[in-house]
Amino acid sequence: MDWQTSEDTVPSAFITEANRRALRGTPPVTGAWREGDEAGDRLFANLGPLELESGARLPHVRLAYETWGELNAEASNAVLVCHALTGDSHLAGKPGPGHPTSGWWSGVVGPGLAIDTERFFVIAPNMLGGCQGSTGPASFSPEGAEWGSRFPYVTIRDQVGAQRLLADRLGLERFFAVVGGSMGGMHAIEWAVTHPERVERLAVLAAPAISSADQIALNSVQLEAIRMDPAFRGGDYYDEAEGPYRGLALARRMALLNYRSPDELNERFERSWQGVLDPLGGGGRFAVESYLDFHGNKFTRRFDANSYVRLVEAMNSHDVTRGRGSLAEALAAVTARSLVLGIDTDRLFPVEQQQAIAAALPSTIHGREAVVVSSPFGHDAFLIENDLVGPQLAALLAS
Ligand SMILES: CC(=O)SCCNC(=O)CCNC(=O)[C@H](O)C(C)(C)COP(=O)(O)OP(=O)(O)OC[C@H]1O[C@@H](n2cnc3c(N)ncnc32)[C@H](O)[C@@H]1OP(=O)(O)O
Ligand SMILES: N[C@@H](CCO)C(=O)O
Repeated sequence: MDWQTSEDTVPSAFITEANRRALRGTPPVTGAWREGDEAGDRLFANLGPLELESGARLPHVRLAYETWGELNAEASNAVLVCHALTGDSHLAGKPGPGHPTSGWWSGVVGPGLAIDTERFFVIAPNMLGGCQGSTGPASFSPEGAEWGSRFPYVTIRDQVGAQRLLADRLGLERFFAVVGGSMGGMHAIEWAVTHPERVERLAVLAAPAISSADQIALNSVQLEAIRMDPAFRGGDYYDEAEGPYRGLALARRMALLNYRSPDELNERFERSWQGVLDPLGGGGRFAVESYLDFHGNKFTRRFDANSYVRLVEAMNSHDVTRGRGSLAEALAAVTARSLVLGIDTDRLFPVEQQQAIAAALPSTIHGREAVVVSSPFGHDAFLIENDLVGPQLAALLAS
């Protein structure tokens, strides 16, 4: 069974056995992974049970995480970085043989960079519900088979709850900063509201305080694309020869449209045609279609459909005001010095949402304003525009 492999390319050989086992998130009931076991540069912490907001209970939670730099004697230099929807714990490379040389934020995290690993102890966990080593739907339940459809609904607050268990386990009482972009920004702001005494500085990049109806609508069509794939089988496909690759790839294509800006797509691809005949004759496809196909298929080789569903549902759950009054009342709890950053072309989480956060926070380093970065790249600019995002983070960390 090879549920990670897309229908049309790349064989499964690139998925190492260690990675496959890590993706399954084997808890101690099977004894396959022990505390501190490593796969590549990842570490794993078995954190015991977690009560969820819904009232359900996960009998065992394991988080994969990675670290850079050294924790100082006072444990006062820890920076928590929370990844976005389809990210993972691998922020950056490490020096020396046998280590990967880069990660998804290696222009921002590293020696001498904005989040300077010569000064800070940086920690990045893979979120609860994910598929890059942390407990998620592809993990084994106590019955010894993948959770699949039985994996419970988790919220942003539940995911922060799991990260808190990890921080407790590692003796990280207080973070010098908690930083997150996109879905990671949802985690970061929840950290600062739920545990204000543990967050000295907060950076929320391209994220909202509340997932809006528009965002939930965009998410709902992606979820439906997965659920209507016959290979999804309600989420119980792990023992089948084929996984729901088509549905997952379609969801990713839809998502990518929210991540990039119309101007970028128009200028980059124009009406370019890839094929022997022109667009009126068929026999090929538009370059932009090829781009979406490429990213859709590539995604199925690294992500589990059930995780995608549960993580998107978690984003839908995001409402920092739930049970806390107005936005101003909810954010009044925050004591951290804060940076709120938006991107002018972000059509997923538009800058109005970051301005609303900044206006309601007691203390940002720019008064009650969000920093607005100008970029053609849309939402994904927080992953691409290191020269614009890095200095803002450096200023927060220097404050
Ligand atoms: C933490 C997180 O948020 S998740 C981790 C990072 N995110 C991801 O990996 C998600 C998927 N990728 C992305 O979102 C983007 O690639 C980013 C944000 C990481 C980087 O953006 P960019 O540098 O602008 O990359 P871009 O979107 O142009 O993709 C480049 C790829 O598209 C391919 N491509 C470009 N045009 C076409 C086309 N017409 N047809 C087919 N493929 C194409 C390129 O060959 C390249 O392939 P490669 O990935 O094998 O090198
Ligand atoms: N490219 C990012 C966008 C979501 O923030 C991801 O895939 O996670």
